[in-house]
Amino acid sequence: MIEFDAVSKSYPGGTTAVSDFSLEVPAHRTTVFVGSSGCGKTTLLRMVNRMVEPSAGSIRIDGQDIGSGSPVQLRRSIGYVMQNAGLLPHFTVAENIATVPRLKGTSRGKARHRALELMATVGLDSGLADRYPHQLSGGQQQRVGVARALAPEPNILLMDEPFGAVDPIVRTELQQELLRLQRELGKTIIFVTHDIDEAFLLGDQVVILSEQARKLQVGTPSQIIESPANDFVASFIGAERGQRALRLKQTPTGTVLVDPQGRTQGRLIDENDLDRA
Ligand SMILES: Nc1ncnc2c1ncn2[C@@H]1O[C@H](COP(=O)(O)OP(=O)(O)OP(=O)(O)O)[C@@H](O)[C@H]1O
Repeated sequence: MIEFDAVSKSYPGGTTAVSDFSLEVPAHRTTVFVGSSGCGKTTLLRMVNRMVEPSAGSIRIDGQDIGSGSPVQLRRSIGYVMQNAGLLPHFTVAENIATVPRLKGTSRGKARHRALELMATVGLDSGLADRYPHQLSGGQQQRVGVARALAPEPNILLMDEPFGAVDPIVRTELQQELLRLQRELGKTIIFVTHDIDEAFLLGDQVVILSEQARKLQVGTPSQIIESPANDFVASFIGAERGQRALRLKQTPTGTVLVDPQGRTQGRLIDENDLDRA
């Protein structure tokens, strides 16, 4: 579990990015921070691996204050995936993935072997191992970014808008891959996005933030959709404009649910029927 305890961050120059933020992030689940640009999401994320130091408050991982150890050690034990993948341009795919294991002293052969395994894990053909990042598509680069983050076998994965720069089809593919990976690996993930649909798709726990990382609502997607905390949240999640409203439509074979665009989304069945099925 990761605990934020009354954490604040003011940058030199006077911007308060985060003000008095507390939260419990459960282990082996995906927590999504969602909010508009500048609300402090990235700052929150980077404080977990000490790329940013808090001005006040503390962060604990499994009960241990992260401020007491070495930041380099901490950073190498936490996976970090950023937008645009952040790959080293003069390193091949396999070398990029093996960066942290190599820094930790793993032999070249072993690190390459592990890199190839990880490529399979994230759905990359091993034939791409010796390519350079510019020879890959945006989606492939993001997969390499995820494989690199997984290489040191971290318990924690921090993901900062990792699918923000790819087209919608690839984005959907990557989201589904992440859901699959998470079912297999059960990491403690903090995922940052400004896209509420992405948050609801990926998050076990969703944290809706406003400026200075003020928490507007924390809950499961179902809890938030069923009872938005206030009008702002209702508007942010699109409830107000009826975007999430489904209506019933009778068909010759039973009742179906139809979205505002007229697309059938599912069939309405009795819970008793479900039990019998
Ligand atoms: N290194 C920095 N120095 C000064 N101000 C900063 C720095 N990094 C971020 N800020 C400011 O802190 C606030 C929060 O920024 P942050 O990047 O955490 O927000 P965000 O929610 O991740 O935004 P985005 O979605 O646009 O990436 C913003 O006002 C930003 O300008």
